[in-house]
Formats: sequence, C-alpha cells, structure tokens
Amino acid sequence: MSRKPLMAGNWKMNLNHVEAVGLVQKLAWTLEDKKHDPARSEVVVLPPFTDLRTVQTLVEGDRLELAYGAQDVSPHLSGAYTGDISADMLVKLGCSYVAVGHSERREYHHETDAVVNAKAAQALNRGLIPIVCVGEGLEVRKAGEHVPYTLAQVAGSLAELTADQLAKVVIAYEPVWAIGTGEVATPEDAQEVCGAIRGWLTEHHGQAVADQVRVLYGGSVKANNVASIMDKPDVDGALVGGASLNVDEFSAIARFYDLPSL
Ligand SMILES: O=C(CO)COP(=O)(O)O
Repeated sequence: MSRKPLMAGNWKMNLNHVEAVGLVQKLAWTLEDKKHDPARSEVVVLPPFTDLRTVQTLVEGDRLELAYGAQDVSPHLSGAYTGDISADMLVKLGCSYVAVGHSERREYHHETDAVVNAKAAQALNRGLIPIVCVGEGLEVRKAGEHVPYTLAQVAGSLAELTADQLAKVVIAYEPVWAIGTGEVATPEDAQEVCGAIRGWLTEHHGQAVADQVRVLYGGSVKANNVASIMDKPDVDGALVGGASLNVDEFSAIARFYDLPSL
C-alpha cells in the first residue's frame, strides 16, 4: 500500500488574472527553492477556469513540478449545455484533476449526489482524476450524525463507478462548518470520518481499492495546524481554500511531507 499524499489548493472565485499568474510562479519558485520532493507528495492548484490556459503555458513552458485542475466539470460530454465546461476541454488545457461536489456547489447550485456522480464519471471517462467533496453541515454534526451522513454522500457520489475507476478517485472530507470559518476540525474529528470513509470503501469495494483511494481533509487548514491533522493514518493530504491564496502559507502546507532539511 502506498498512497502519495496530495496537497491541493482550491482558489475558488478569487484573484484576478495577473494575481493568478503571480501566485503560480511564486509557488513553483518557492517549492523549487525549498527543494520540494515531488516523489513524497503531489502539489495541485485548482484555479478558476479563466486562468487555466495561462497556468498551462507556465507549467508546460517552464516545466514546473505542479499539477493543476478545475473546480468543476460538466456531467455531459458535449453539446447544448450553455455555460458548462467539458472534461475534454479540461484535458486539452492540461488539467489532471477536477473538484466535484464541493459543498459550495451542492449548496448554491443544488447539486445532488447523482449530479456529482455523473461529473465524477465524466471526469474519469476522459482521463481526469475527480476530487469528490463530501462533508456535513453544523446541524448534522450537532446531532452526531456526521459519519452516516457523510458515508451516504460518498455512496451516492460514487455509485456508478467501476472498481478500477474508484481506485483513482480522491475523496475530500470537508465539514461545512469548518470551511472558511477558522474553525478547524480536530485531528480526531478528521480521522473519525476519513477512517469511516476508508472503512466504507473496504466494505463495499475491497481492501485493494480502499488502500489506493486518497482521502483528504479540508476546512481551515493552515500552515500552523496542518501537521497534527496529516499525522492521522487515514488522512492523505489536504484541500486548502483561503490559505492556498497566500504563497508562504500554501508552500509551507505543500511541503509538509518533505523531509526536514538538514
Ligand atoms: O473549501 C475549502 C477547500 O475546498 C476549504 O476552505 P478554507 O481552507 O478556506 O476553509
């Protein structure tokens, strides 16, 4: 069993184009300068769609050790879907990842598990790795229902995938009450749900699949709290919002799995 940890920055709808270019360049430069070891962990950024072509030019042109992706994808292959962006379009832009089912899309765009499932399937069918986001709101957490609630989201969002596809998926556990609030889940909270997700995968899809799926934690991850959460056995990385917009914060998070410099 060897899962390569993944540190992903979800920029959401932030930064203008010039700032986006600057952030990618500074991030890549900092990782190189600090000798980030890509064999130990993968670093990914998820900029807005409108930045992707330029990010591609920078990453390919300068051979940067940085993977990137989009924050959403159409559940459809192509055709009359005004405003949608297809998986093929993202592949052409050099994307390797795409977030699907982020709680902000579930809430503001009424995305159901079935829609998230269709998006994940579309991504996988065209060669993208979906980062499937799940997680409970505050009411569910207060009622102590966070594990069954999140597992039901996992089941619904991955329902139509084959075992081969499932093994490639990344799942991000992002409790809604911890997103953008500064209220980070405790390492034990993160492990409880990430461990339950892996248990669910083992039960329904077997050990081999469960051992390969990377389960991330997201919600107010910062440079000063990343260590205690990543320390947990079923947490394989982080999905970072606010802190991914700051090069010092995010490069410190992204370098967590590197060996301490001598
Ligand atoms: O939603 C998130 C990442 O997708 C988390 O956002 P914050 O890190 O800003 O809490």
